[in-house]
Amino acid sequence: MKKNLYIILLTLSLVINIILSISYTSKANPVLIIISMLSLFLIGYILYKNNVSEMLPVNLKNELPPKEKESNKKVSITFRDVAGLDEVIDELKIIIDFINNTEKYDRMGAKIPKGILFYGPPGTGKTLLATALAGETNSTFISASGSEFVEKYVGVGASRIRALFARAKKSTPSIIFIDEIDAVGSKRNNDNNSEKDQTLNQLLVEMDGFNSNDGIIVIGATNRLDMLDEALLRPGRFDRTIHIGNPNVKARLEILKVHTRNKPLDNDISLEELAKKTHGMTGAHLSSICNEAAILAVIRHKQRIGREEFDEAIERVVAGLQKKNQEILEKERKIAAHHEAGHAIIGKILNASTVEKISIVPRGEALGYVLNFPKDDAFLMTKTDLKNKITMLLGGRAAEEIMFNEVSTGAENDLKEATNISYQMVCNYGMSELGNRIYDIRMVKSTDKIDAEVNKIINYCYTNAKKILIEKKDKIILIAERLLSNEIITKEEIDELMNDEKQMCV
Ligand SMILES: Nc1ncnc2c1ncn2[C@@H]1O[C@H](COP(=O)(O)OP(=O)(O)OP(=O)(O)O)[C@@H](O)[C@H]1O
Ligand SMILES: [Zn+2]
Repeated sequence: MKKNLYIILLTLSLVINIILSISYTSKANPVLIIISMLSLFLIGYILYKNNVSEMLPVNLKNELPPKEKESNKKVSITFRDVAGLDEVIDELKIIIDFINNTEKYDRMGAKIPKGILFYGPPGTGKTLLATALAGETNSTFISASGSEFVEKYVGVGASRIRALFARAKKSTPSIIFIDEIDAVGSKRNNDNNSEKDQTLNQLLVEMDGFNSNDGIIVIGATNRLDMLDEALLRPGRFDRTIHIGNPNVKARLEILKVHTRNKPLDNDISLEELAKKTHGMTGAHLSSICNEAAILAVIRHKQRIGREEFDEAIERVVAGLQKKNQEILEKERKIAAHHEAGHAIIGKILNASTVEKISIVPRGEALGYVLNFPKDDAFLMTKTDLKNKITMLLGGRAAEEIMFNEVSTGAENDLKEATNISYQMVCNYGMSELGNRIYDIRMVKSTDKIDAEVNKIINYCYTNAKKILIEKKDKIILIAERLLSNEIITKEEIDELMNDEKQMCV
């Protein structure tokens, strides 16, 4: 509250105090004394209500920083504001039911998950989703950033965590959101003494300390799941992890719809076309494109936002994003599409694994990926299984060579994995001409023979991959074209595109 008012109130109370003391000594009218005392109480009450501590310097307040304080309130954002994350939202619906009907679960002795971890690239809507979850459940939203605990509040990280949970307990149901949780939650050192480790230990203590049905849910967000201390991921802590990835073309369309909801658009604007043009961008990029376009329209005194504004806004965001020009981007997409098609076709034809999804939506360093699972939960793999697996891994590179007469760096991880499996076949499983025995690389004088066997396996598989893919060149083109337009191909579509294929044996 306004500082001036405080000064007036304090001065007033001083004046009343003086009047009171004079009244006592001069034996004045008791009514005057009572009125004066009541006014004092009133002033005290107003000061209390308006939180005097706001006038104190930050370090004197035994409270959380203003940023967290502001977010300690009910939110109006709901799932309507989150687009293109339907599968994730479906997963969260059960949590909403947990929060809204705690007794129902209590009665069955069912425990509500205490912690959920969102992981994925920046700007994909993790914070937005956590906020919407609070909005949907009418929970108090308390947010903090992991880096604040270790950078801004040196020495008091652990007590900040304690305060955070204390506040959440006071205003249940509540959602505590810790962004950049890796800043406090990365793997601990052995000495357990650093500031970060103490903060992390306190977080673990707090998470163990509340009952799962107390109406508190902790949501952590990170771009680096691999960096987190395993202790955080144990049951009873963040035992649900949900991946939030970059949006595909359909999701981008939905996000664009959300962010143009309240904006007047020219009739010739096609959001479908915009979605296609914004390959590789996140929800945060799309939201800023829509906003930039609106600002440009205002500057140009337009009644509606037009194509030029959107094109310019996209260019600005793309320019800020990467120095790559559109041509290079297009070329990379093309290579990725054919590469992934190669993996998928071989996987399907050799029945090496169940191909669930093919995608050229960038994920981390990878420009594309084929999501596949082993055929069945077999513990044992035959020599043929392993060879088929290597052939599938090499299928990406083989497709590039067939289609472009050139290979790219995109196959690095494939080659690494194929080489690993081949080494294991030779050294661990006795599956080469070196006999039914094990080789310990550290013990052998020379690895020449082993290397020669490994090369033999890889060359055999690569030749085989090329043979299959040359025969199926039309399928590579078909799948790659579909990928270039839709970015994702589902299991059903793969089956449909490959329908005339019989499984082959090698
Ligand atoms: N799926 C989405 N639907 C609608 N808007 C989105 C979506 N994803 C991101 N946005 C927009 O981008 C903004 C930033 O997203 P948000 O802060 O949630 O990303 P984040 O994943 O938490 O990023 P970071 O890892 O950088 O914290 C949101 O406020 C919203 O405007
Ligand atoms: Zn690959």
